[in-house]
Amino acid sequence: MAFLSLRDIYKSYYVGDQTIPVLKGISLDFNLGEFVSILGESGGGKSTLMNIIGGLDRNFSGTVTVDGQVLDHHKEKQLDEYRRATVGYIYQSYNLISHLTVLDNVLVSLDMTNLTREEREQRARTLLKDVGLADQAKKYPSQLSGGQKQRVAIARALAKDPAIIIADEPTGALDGENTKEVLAILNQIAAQGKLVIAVTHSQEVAHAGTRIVHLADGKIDDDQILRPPYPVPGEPSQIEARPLPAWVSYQNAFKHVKYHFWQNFLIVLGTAIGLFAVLLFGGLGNGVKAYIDKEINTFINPQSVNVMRYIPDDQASAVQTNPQLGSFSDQQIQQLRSVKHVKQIQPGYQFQNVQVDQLGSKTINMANVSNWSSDYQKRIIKAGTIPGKNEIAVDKKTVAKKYSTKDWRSVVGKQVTLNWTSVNKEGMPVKLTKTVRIAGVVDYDKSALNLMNTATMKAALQEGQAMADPTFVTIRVDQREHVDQVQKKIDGLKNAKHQREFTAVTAGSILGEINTIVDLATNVLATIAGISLVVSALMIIVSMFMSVAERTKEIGILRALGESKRDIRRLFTSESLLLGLLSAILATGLAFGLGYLINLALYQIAKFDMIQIQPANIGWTFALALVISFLAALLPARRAAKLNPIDALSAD
Ligand SMILES: Nc1ncnc2c1ncn2[C@@H]1O[C@H](COP(=O)(O)OP(=O)(O)OP(=O)(O)O)[C@@H](O)[C@H]1O
Repeated sequence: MAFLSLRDIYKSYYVGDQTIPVLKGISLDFNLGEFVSILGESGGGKSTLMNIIGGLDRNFSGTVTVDGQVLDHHKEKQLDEYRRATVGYIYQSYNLISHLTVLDNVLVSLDMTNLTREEREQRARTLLKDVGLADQAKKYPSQLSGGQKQRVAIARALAKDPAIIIADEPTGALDGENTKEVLAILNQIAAQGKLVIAVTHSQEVAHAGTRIVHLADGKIDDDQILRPPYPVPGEPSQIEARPLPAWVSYQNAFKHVKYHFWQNFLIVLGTAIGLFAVLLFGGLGNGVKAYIDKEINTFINPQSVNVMRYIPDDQASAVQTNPQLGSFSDQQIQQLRSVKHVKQIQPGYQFQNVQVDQLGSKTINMANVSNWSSDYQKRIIKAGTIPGKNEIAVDKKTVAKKYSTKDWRSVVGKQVTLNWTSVNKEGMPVKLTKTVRIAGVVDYDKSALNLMNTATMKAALQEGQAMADPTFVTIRVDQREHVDQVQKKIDGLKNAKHQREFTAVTAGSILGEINTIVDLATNVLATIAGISLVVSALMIIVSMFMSVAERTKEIGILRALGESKRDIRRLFTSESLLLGLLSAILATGLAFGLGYLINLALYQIAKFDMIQIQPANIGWTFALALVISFLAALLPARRAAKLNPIDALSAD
């Protein structure tokens, strides 16, 4: 039984509503060891017949039987496998892949075999040596002569040791010398027990083989045996075909990106700018939030809660005549003390417009004096100590430096008399006076601040018959996590008449509000960055579509070599993902670089790193880049995979 047999092959092309019959009932048998030339007039259907034999064409009627098995040309997978394992192609126009080296062009085919990596490379080098190209392995196709290119194509066709070699006008583009060499190689191949089928117009080629089949008007009109076929060695091929492993697609994608470096660099740069903006704005959001957090926590202990009396809007003016509405009774302080998680409670006092006597010759005025509380961090005391009984810590700028610009520390230890006005329980003004010792100097950075011992302030009010109930209290909560809970609890406390009593304010509540604004601003910026990301995505889509258009021929070659639709899809998807990945890396580098410079510049002003890019930002950027590039590749990759391999091969 013949190795390859064709029975009743009919094939027509359809252009518009016109049917063009090309093959009109072809039945042929071929055997291993034959070198068959197919002759016939131009347009007679020779290439069409080769595409059917080679497993590229699926739209015909009739049967093709290979090695006793009928080839089901309706099953794409079976045809992929057939091309991969059994057929090697040699074309008139060589059809090498331009961005791969000579060695890689041969390896493309070998990657679909069960050989090990070393064996594949070894075999590729041996094949190149056999066709006289041992020293050209690192060159690209554009650096070779026509004859050399055809020999690379022969090496590639032989790589998988296929049983059938199809050569479509293999010497059509070669001069006399190269033609002779290629014919000698084809004869050698047949002599190794392969079936060589060559399409040709040349009598020289035809007579180099063992048999000539002539095609006319879609039928065989002559079948001439010139010589007996070569004897077939008994040993079957040791090389087995396998589907293309995914990593080869990734590697090929990388090689293509590398070969067209500058073109791809521009795409990567364009995409990276969008990602970079997202990353930088995200980092800025983090930085600003951290800065505000730090600024607020410098002055206010995050574990403290400030409580004031709750005064409904309609009673705001009543506080003037009845100051007790805005102050805390002992009972109310007790009520607050009993709230769960409250660790410490400190009443708050404030004297306003305090006149300082006996401090040098100048008249010094303090805008306000507050009581020292756990609210303040110890580090605001720049000289001396925290004020104790009958002591005060004075503001550095508005008091100590007025006393002595240079030697402001010498104010510590001085005795001063304070004079101010307060109100009694009826809201009437009372003049007050108190002599105290200056225990320390306060530098609060943002505003003037004089601090006095709480008990001393209360005593001063009581001595002068003024109202001595505190107007606010500061609560220290046991743990930071309980601050919100305590705040809510206090806000919900009611008096006997079921009226709300207190309003609690925490550093967290101030922070929360500011952070909401910062978040909003960050989101607005991120939206702007998002728009540039859309542009980036479009850029990848357009470049992938262009890539598919540019590489149509390559797609045809890869399909002819046995790559499946899925392999082609994977090639383009992995290339797009690679571009996405490189964009994310570049964007991260740019964001860190520019972020560093911005931080350097802003550090002079804010003493803080305003751009804080965190691992989560980077994680999101990479995820975004990969999702975008994957989505961008979907359509172009699908289109590439759907291309008819015959049309793709005939692309210019
Ligand atoms: N995709 C197609 N759509 C329509 N007609 C086609 C298509 N491909 C080939 N044909 C037509 O089918 C006929 C046979 O083409 P084919 O390429 O098989 O001929 P050939 O014998 O190989 O020609 P040549 O020797 O010039 O290469 C031609 O008339 C051609 O115009």
